[in-house]
Amino acid sequence: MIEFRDVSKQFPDGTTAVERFSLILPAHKTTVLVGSSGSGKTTLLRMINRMVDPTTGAVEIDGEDVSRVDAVQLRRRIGYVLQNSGLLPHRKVLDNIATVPLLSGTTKRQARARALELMDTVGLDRSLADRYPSQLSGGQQQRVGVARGLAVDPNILLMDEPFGAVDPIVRADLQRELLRLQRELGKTVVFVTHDIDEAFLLGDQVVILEAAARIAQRGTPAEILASPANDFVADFVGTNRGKRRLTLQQTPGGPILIDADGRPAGVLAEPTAG
Ligand SMILES: Nc1ncnc2c1ncn2[C@@H]1O[C@H](COP(=O)(O)OP(=O)(O)OP(=O)(O)O)[C@@H](O)[C@H]1O
Repeated sequence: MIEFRDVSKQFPDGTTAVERFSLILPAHKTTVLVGSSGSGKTTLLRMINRMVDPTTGAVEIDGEDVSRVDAVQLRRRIGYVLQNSGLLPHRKVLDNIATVPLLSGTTKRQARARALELMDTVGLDRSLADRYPSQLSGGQQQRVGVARGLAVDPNILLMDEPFGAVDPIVRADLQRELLRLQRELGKTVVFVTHDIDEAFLLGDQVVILEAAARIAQRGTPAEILASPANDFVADFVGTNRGKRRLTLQQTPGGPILIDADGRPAGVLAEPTAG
């Protein structure tokens, strides 16, 4: 479990990126932080692995204040996946995936064997192992990014707009893969996006943020869709604009809400604890 306790962040130039933010992110679930540009999503994410330290308040992982943990050690045990995959351009796919385990002392042989397994896990053909990132499609690069995030077998996976830079069809593919992966792996995932459809599709818990990371609403996709807390949320999820005439469709994974354009608008899940 990750907990934000009354966290604020003011940058040296005076920008207040986060103001008195408190939230519990349950273990083995996906929490999606969604909000418009500049609402503080990335800042929140980076406070979990200490790439940003709060000005006041604390972030705890399983009850331990992360400020008391060595930042490098912490980052090596938390997976981090970025929009542009953040791959090292002069290293082959396999070596990109194996980078962090190697830094953490795993033998080269073990790290490479594990990297190949991870390629299977994220749906990448092993024949791509010796390519360089520039020789892959955008979607393949993102899969390498996800494999790399999983390479240290982290309990926590931070994902910052990981599918933001790929076209809608590839994006839908990657989203489906992440849902499958998450069913298998059960990581504690923190996912940042500005796309409410993506948030509803992937999130067990969805947190809609206004400026300075003020929580407009927090709940399951079904809870938020059923009763938006205010006009801001209603606008954000599109219920105000008649954009979403929702219908329920049964799928093998459970019922899914489908909007007027046939896009998945949410899943019906058990309410989250806390
Ligand atoms: N290092 C920094 N110094 C000063 N201000 C910063 C710094 N990093 C972020 N900010 C500001 O803090 C606010 C929140 O930024 P953040 O990147 O967390 O937002 P975001 O919701 O992730 O936005 P986006 O969706 O555009 O990535 C913004 O106003 C941003 O300009």
